[in-house]
Amino acid sequence: MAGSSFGTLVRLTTFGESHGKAIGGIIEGIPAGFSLDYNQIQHDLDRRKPGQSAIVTQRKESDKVQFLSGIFDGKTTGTPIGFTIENEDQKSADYTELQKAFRPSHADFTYQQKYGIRDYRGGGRSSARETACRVVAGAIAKQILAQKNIRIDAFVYQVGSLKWTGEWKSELKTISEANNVRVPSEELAVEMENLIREIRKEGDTIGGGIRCVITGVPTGLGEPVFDKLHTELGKAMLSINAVKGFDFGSGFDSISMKGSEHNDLFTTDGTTKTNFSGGIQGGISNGMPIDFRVAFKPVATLIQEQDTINEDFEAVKLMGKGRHDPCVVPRAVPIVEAMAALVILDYYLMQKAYKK
Ligand SMILES: Cc1cc2nc3c(=O)[nH]c(=O)nc-3n(C[C@H](O)[C@H](O)[C@H](O)COP(=O)(O)O)c2cc1C
Repeated sequence: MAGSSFGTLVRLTTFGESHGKAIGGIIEGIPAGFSLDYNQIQHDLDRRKPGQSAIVTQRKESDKVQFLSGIFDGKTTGTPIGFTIENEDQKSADYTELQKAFRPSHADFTYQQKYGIRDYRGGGRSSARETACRVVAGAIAKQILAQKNIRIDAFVYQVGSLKWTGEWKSELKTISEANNVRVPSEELAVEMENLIREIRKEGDTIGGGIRCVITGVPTGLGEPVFDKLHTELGKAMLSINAVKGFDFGSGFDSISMKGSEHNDLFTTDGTTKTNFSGGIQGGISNGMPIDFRVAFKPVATLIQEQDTINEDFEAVKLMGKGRHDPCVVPRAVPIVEAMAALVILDYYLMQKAYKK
């Protein structure tokens, strides 16, 4: 099992390594006849790409996608959509020390144990460069969902201990997308950016949180037992590099609540007065906004000397090199949206189990 595919009806397979010739993917199951807006796809790639601001990795990639199949006269044909994105700015020499030594908390050790060989340049297949392919597929899914009035908004709500606790409204997206951090508060954007800059100066990294709100989802999406809607969303989110946690609705906060506080009481139009369920009950969408959070760890590559081991399990020192993200959440926002879009489109196409 190569483990490179995701989804049921809408299926994404990706290939490529950080410092190989190109990355790319094949998207299957996209219905025929949808007109695609290429600028929108590039816009999402630009939101993810390295070098976009002073607080992300300074690798310079234009991330231009080239479609090879599945689109004719600007419309999807229902056949597999193949695409590639070239790798343009490789600095393989930055990674020579990683041929033998393992970065603590990266994937170097586990890949070596599993395969006995690894492309150590920039993390190879374990690099988050692969997520550009998810953004391409997700941007297509998002466009199809937008035509069904389903909207997906992700934003940063936490960096280190700095936290945004406001009430989300889609109009806040103009604020979150106008600052380098992608947080819906101009004041917090400055504080968070300063914190990330300080952390970078120390050669260190810091964790962060992303919240995602999906509106316009009809009732009835999701399978009742194993393939619950939140199960698949959780899998999608936990498959993103550096993700350490997923919760939806009240999530882990529900532990300290009473049922009388937590129950979402119905109104007579079938909506609920509160949304502690996060838009999903019994694994099936209830028509309220789907609302979840994703926790990202402080990434592993530090520009500091660390104790580690080499392939012979000898203790060695390793000094991190290369261009790295001091905090991944600003770049991960479009990745979260992309993975959410793929799941929702997949379940949308499976739809309700009865026709009204
Ligand atoms: C957008 C994004 C950018 C990332 N950039 C880096 C980076 O510059 N350096 C690094 O060590 N890890 C980075 N990571 C995380 C690694 O890809 C990830 O930690 C590694 O593959 C090991 O997987 P795990 O952390 O999920 O266990 C990034 C992750 C994301 C989502």
